[in-house]
Amino acid sequence: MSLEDNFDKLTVSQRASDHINNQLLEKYSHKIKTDELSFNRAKTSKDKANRATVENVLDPRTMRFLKSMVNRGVIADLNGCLSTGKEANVYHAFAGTGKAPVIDEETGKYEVLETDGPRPEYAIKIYKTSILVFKDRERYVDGEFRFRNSRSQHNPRKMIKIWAEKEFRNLKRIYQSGVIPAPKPIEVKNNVLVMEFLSRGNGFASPKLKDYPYRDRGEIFHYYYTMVAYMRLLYQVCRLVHADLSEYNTIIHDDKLFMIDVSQSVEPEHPMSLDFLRMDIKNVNLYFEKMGISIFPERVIFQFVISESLEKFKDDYHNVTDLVGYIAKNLPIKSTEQDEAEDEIFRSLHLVRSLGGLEERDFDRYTDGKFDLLKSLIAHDNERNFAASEQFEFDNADHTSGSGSEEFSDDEDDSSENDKEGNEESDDCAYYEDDEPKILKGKRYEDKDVKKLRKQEAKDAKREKRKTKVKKHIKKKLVKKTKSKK
Ligand SMILES: Nc1ncnc2c1ncn2[C@@H]1O[C@H](COP(=O)(O)OP(=O)(O)OP(=O)(O)O)[C@@H](O)[C@H]1O
Ligand SMILES: [Mg+2]
Repeated sequence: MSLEDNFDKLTVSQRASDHINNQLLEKYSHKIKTDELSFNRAKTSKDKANRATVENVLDPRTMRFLKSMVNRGVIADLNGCLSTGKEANVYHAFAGTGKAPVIDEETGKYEVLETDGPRPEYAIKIYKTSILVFKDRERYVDGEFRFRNSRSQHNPRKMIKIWAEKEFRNLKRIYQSGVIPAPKPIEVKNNVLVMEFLSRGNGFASPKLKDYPYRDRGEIFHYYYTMVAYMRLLYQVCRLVHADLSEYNTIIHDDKLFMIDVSQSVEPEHPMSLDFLRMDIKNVNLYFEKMGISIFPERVIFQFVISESLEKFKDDYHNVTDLVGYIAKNLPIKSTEQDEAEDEIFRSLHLVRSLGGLEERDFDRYTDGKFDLLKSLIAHDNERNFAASEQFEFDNADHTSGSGSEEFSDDEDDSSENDKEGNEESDDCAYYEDDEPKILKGKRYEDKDVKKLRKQEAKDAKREKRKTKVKKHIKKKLVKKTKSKK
């Protein structure tokens, strides 16, 4: 029986129920409201807290992490469940006072010290620990070289811990960039992520884009253009592709579009980043098309996002208002059958970042003239890191073959040793220093472990690619052949 099945069969035997973890559950369960968030509901009875355990969210280990956050005064108490998702539940909580609560000796219950003034509200995202296999997350996990060869692949708890940390890091990077609104990350501890709660008052969450009551059509256009501009800012400034961008993972708060749920977000160096970007663009277009407005061709948005510079753009590349103005004026609306046909082709592209990313089979098809390297998608200055191969005949002559000279610089000088496997009980947690968000200027300011991780991933990605790399002399022969054909 595989480890996963064993893991699933684990039960807490009666004897174990005297275990400290379960005593904790008893002690703190009165503070854990797990049903729908409402402030006028009677206190949650114990069996509801136990049901949460059954949902594999507030298991004893998670309780221990919550307890340590309460004891450090990070959070006061969980007030109820905001959302139950496939992989995680999100709860509402009030911030603690930064000091340990007073614990009443007799009852063992704790009372959080009152603070003057309103207490910040937090959203606590707790990843379920019973997910044995990341179902549709495989492609993020495989491409995320942190999982590939570390033991965590067979240890769901470690995978979930890394996944929650990844969401924390991505959220911190977006928040620090200052160019895209995102909830402020507070702390992550194992499978528990604490962030700012986006509230529309009385503890109710601000609406997701899908539930947002638009005032008029103009506002729908505004949020569509804003979403396209944010995809570009996420790629160019935060160096991330969301990879699950949709009307479910964006929140309208204080008349701004906030990005959430960035656990699966990847860097442009990720082998599938361009496919994920294409998927995001498709999902966003689908939603706004349903909202009845005219949309841009997917390939146009794709080029707008990945091009480093924009023709005729004279304003601030970091300013969403300038970008929205540019989008409204310069991006052509999708209007003809031809546009749809070209988008269809674009969806079938086998996107590679450079010639080095092409595989043996691509070169076979190339020699048989089955496809060409599409230059029209490559923004002039983007040529060096993007080439799209297309499995379609081309008749118009303006498609020229990619420059054959692209070399994969795979001698990435990376001295970082492999990820140290944190031990399971490690108490480490990451939290957000309360300094002012600063604009990231490239890789100079990223934190060192992200840098280490990025280099490791890039190195592993290149090692992977090298396996299918075409020898230089074959490439030279092919390029010579195409030159002689012209
Ligand atoms: N910081 C926040 N402030 C307010 N509401 C939030 C916050 N974070 C998450 N939510 C609410 O919780 C829901 C689920 O959050 P999120 O998408 O991050 O988790 P998830 O596991 O991906 O859930 P799902 O599987 O449903 O997408 C969001 O759609 C949103 O309504
Ligand atoms: Mg989500």
